Amino acid sequence: MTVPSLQWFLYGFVRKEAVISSQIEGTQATFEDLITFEATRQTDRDDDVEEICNYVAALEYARAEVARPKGLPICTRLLCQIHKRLMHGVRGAEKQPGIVRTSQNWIGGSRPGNAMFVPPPPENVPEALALLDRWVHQEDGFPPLVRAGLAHVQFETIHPFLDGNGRVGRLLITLLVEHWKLLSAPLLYLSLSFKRHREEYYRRLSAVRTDGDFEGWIGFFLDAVREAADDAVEAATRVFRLLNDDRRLVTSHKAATVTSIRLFDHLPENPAITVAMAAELLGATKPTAIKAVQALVHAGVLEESTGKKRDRMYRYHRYLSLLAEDTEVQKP
Ligand SMILES: Nc1ncnc2c1ncn2[C@@H]1O[C@H](COP(=O)(O)OP(=O)(O)OP(=O)(O)O)[C@@H](O)[C@H]1O
Repeated sequence: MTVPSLQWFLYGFVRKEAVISSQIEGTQATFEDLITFEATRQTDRDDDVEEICNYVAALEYARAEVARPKGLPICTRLLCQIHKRLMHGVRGAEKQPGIVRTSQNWIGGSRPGNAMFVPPPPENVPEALALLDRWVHQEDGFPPLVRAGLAHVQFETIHPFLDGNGRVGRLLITLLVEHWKLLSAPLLYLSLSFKRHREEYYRRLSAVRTDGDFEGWIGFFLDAVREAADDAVEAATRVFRLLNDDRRLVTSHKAATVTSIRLFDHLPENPAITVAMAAELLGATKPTAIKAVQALVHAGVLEESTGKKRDRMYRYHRYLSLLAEDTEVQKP
């Protein structure tokens, strides 16, 4: 039996979270778009895919920073660095990447007068963030999960950036859950639950401010955590079963070679590959890589997806369909 690697799950879960968190506010790119772009650096949805790649990069940066002995702790400066990476490039350029806002923003509506929520004026934001920083690093007797929920609602209420506050605030939950040692890796993807219950998500955030309904928000947040935890266990079980079954298929196939089995073991983190990528992953020549890819095609694991003679791309389609569940874009 194959020993499951944490990296396999991290690969899929982090990307799934990135796709769904970005979709909450309307990014149209899908899991497939992201994987295709990562393999080929080509996409016809430039801005949307870039946003999702930025999310993955921002999370990786922040985790590394928090883990580094001299790195930034979870604080406003780190959140600004996360924001800078999230807004990198195309769409975010005019949204003051990495900078706490100096003008008024609002949510919903076309102006503050008809908005659903008008966050605090810019002159109050630095102090509100400093208080949040201090609160994160002091004990208050609440369980860490409740504290993660409180941090999120407080961050969303401050709404310190011109855009991207939803994504930064959801990344903050992921970082706190790891920082407070509830999980050893970001394996809890709350965005799916927030996406499924988006209206209630927004309503509960609002009710904290309008009615002081912290209990209602925390109840909703903890239900989302339970839903996400159940989803994660089920998804991990299915991913593991599939990889295990397919590895057996590959090793017992008549076309199997040691190299093709080694290539299979790279697929969980490289589910869409070209021959050039396979050669690099294997540290082998192109003919050897072609043979390994062909063996996986014959075993029914990889499928050529371009129909082209050159620059062909091969996908581990069963695995990709599993990871892509719930990441479809809902048509308006
Ligand atoms: N009524 C509300 N009160 C406080 N926060 C809210 C409210 N409604 C929504 N939010 C939060 O604001 C986020 C949207 O803010 P913003 O557009 O700055 O972030 P974003 O990251 O660009 O959106 P995002 O969620 O757009 O991808 C929502 O995702 C949610 O977290």
